[in-house]
Amino acid sequence: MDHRGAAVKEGLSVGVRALAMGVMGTVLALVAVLLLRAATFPGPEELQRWGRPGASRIPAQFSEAELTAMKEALKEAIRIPTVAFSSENINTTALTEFGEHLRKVFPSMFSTSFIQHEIVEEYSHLFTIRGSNPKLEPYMLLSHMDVVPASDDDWEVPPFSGLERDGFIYGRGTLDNKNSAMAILQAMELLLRRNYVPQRSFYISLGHDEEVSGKHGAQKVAALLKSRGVRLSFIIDEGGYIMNDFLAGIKKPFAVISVSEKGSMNLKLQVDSTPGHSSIPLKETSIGILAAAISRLEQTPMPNMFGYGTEKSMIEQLAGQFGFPLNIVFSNLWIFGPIVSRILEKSRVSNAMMRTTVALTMFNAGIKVNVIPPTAQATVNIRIHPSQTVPEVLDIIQNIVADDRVQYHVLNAFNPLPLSPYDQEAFGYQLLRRTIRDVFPEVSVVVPGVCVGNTDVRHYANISTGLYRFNPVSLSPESFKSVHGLNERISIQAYETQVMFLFELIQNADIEKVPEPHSAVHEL
Ligand SMILES: CCCCCCCC/C=C\CCCCCCCC(=O)N[C@@H](CCCCN)C(=O)O
Ligand SMILES: [Zn+2]
Ligand SMILES: [Zn+2]
Repeated sequence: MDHRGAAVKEGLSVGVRALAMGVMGTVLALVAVLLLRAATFPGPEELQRWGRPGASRIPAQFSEAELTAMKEALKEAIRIPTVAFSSENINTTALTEFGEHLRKVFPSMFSTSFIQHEIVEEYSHLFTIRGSNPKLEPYMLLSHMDVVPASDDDWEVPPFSGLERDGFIYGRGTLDNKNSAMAILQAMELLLRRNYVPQRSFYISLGHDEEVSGKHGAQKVAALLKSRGVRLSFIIDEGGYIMNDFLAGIKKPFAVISVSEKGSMNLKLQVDSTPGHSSIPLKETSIGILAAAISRLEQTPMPNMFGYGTEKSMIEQLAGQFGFPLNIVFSNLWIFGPIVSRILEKSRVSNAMMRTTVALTMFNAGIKVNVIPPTAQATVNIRIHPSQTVPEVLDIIQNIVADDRVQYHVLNAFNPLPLSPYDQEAFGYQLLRRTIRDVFPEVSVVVPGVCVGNTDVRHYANISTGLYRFNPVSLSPESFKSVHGLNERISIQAYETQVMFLFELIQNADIEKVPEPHSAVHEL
């Protein structure tokens, strides 16, 4: 996926300024009425008790030796080139080496009596951590070990060097997603060394082919658990972050927990027409007909679905972070929704959150310069908004192309993932939210979002309804671009914080249900 965080900020900056001027008059007229509502924007959040009933909490304090060891373990993981080029071509030697590395740096994970380790489909790892209270429904921490390719060209340091420079560890996988694979195991390893025994059972699963499908890793692990009758309370995977400096008008970082992800369709379009000698061309060729068809697709945006997915909740919950008058505008979408959605269209990321997108990614035709080819083919990669389905989108596409000479072949497709709950009782969501508040006090608000890319957690939809995508990592637009891009890196401090987050989250999960809120005054 192409992450363009900077474009978000840039596009929204222009839009936000235009909006501020354009609606000022309307806003002032409404202000007297609306100020009353504005006064109810997020005030001090009520404190809630999370933790381990009947057991003392283990403080997230790590020695210098532990901090050094965790850093070196990540560097070594980055040096192992677990590249997935395609479903058929994954560096399996490196995956085996990665498994050996895990055994070396996390020995307690492989030797503790209440932890079972299994290898699934030769390279994926599944840890079952048996908690002391079987009444608590288990959960899962999920990540993947495979990475997308990276060539040495244009990187400041070789992508598989794991080099440390200016407080950062560089390399492919430092953000996507070896940081998570290592941090999850690291946090649990540190807890085990402090004699921690969980109350709630949980699973840790590391897939080996997320970047090419997850069909052999995550899908097989999910099938194995289903065959054992396992149901999971929630699962946490990659695909949401702490967004730093992403939206013009919001200075403080905010956290996005993706509660859904878009569907996907790879669609081949084909045109067959009469071949022949290029010296006596026909009026139209297969190439020309197909090029016109896919150009129409590119030029015709799919419908704007603002208000039918999570993006509306996201904006409403972010509203209080904007200054006046934008806070009024963004929290009154019942009147300003159409204008706001037009603004959001201006940036690539927020546009992708609001509508199905169509990207033209492959085009094949012709074999020789003086031969008119009989066939032209193009493949488009479509990401489907959570409120639409594969057949609906296919229908819209055929209407846009509107040419009977074009044939359609769906290469593969799946519908968007259902929305996972994010209400006050949603245990997984509230657990994340609470732990974010504890570990990232600078975060102003936690909001639900939709993941525009696909993640391994989608394969678990038949054993859990609580699928959450959140990496406890603070991303700037610049670092967002480095995922699948150049100079991917993580600061050592960010990695330590990620380990600390998981260390806290695992302990916070040892509670039966979302605690009753206590008033802030009472807690103080
Ligand atoms: C108003 C601005 C707020 C921005 C909020 C952004 C929230 C985060 C949303 C999306 C993050 C995208 C990163 C997700 C990781 C994607 C992983 C990936 O690349 N997956 C591949 C899987 C390919 C499988 C083979 N078909 C993909 O989607 O292509
Ligand atoms: Zn990933
Ligand atoms: Zn990726």
